[in-house]
Amino acid sequence: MDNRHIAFIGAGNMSRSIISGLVKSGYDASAISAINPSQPKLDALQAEFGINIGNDNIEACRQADVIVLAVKPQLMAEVCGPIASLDLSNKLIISIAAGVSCNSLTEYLQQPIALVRTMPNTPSMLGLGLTGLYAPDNVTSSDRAFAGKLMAAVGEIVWSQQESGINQVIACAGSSPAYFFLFMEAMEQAAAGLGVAPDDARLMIQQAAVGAAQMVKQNPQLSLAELRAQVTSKGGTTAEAINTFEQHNLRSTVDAAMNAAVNRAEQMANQF
Ligand SMILES: NC(=O)C1=CN([C@@H]2O[C@H](COP(=O)(O)OP(=O)(O)OC[C@H]3O[C@@H](n4cnc5c(N)ncnc54)[C@H](O)[C@@H]3O)[C@@H](O)[C@H]2O)C=CC1
Ligand SMILES: O=C(O)[C@@H]1CCC=N1
Repeated sequence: MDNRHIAFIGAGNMSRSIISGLVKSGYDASAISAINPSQPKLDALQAEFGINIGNDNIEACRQADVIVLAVKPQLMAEVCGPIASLDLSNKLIISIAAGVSCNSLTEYLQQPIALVRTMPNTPSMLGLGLTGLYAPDNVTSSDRAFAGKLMAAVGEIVWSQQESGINQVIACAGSSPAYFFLFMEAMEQAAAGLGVAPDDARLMIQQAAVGAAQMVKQNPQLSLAELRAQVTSKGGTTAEAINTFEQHNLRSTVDAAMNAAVNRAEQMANQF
């Protein structure tokens, strides 16, 4: 990948995840800048990854070839306002924000832009991310290729043909690490109720989760239902646990939760 200079506008959780993955994958740290109003996160990023840091969005954007917009959706209009004064015609803009449409971003930046909307997730920090990407028709194949390679440096990528695909990625991958954390939290609480020592509970739950995820990854020929069946002895303990989940409507709860994520993304797109 050509080491274009990338400015991350907003140095929060998600920028940290992507920067960490990028540097670990060999991207030149001197070609990465992170910009944030407050200093502590910047200092930590510089100490850990050797990247450039700063507080001046405009100057960073002026110098960058690629601008990654990584602030909260509700701040996007305010952050883009001053950046709109720059000539962005030779720059690639990548947004990672949920619920801010290409139309809104183009309006905020007040000029035709080469824009790729992406939806990464926090496991990017380990190189285990999943990023959905969408680019309107005006984006060149070289900019598409760069955005794809950039996000592929921190995990798997999936291109959407339509912008609405980004909201599906939010439900399935952007937000979903939190679903798994919630499930593990619930298991941790139940384990405490069973009298398991906290450290033992964490170790057991963590290993089961990592092991289960690896089994999914390494057995693409097996459906998830088949993998589940391999654990579930007839008349045994797992069957009782699984029946309890089914009786308590786990599937419809998951369905409602993923639809709620998409609905919220659609609401945000009307708001921001
Ligand atoms: N956290 C996640 O798992 C994911 C987040 N996203 C998206 O990433 C974006 C950022 O989310 P997080 O990193 O979680 O939020 P965060 O709150 O951790 O980071 C945002 C950063 O922007 C900084 N900031 C605020 N005002 C600024 C300004 N005027 N100029 C420059 N920086 C400014 C904040 O100080 C903060 O460090 C959001 O739009 C979110 O929708 C997308 C995928 C996953
Ligand atoms: O919760 C959010 O809105 C962001 C988008 C996906 C993950 N975090």
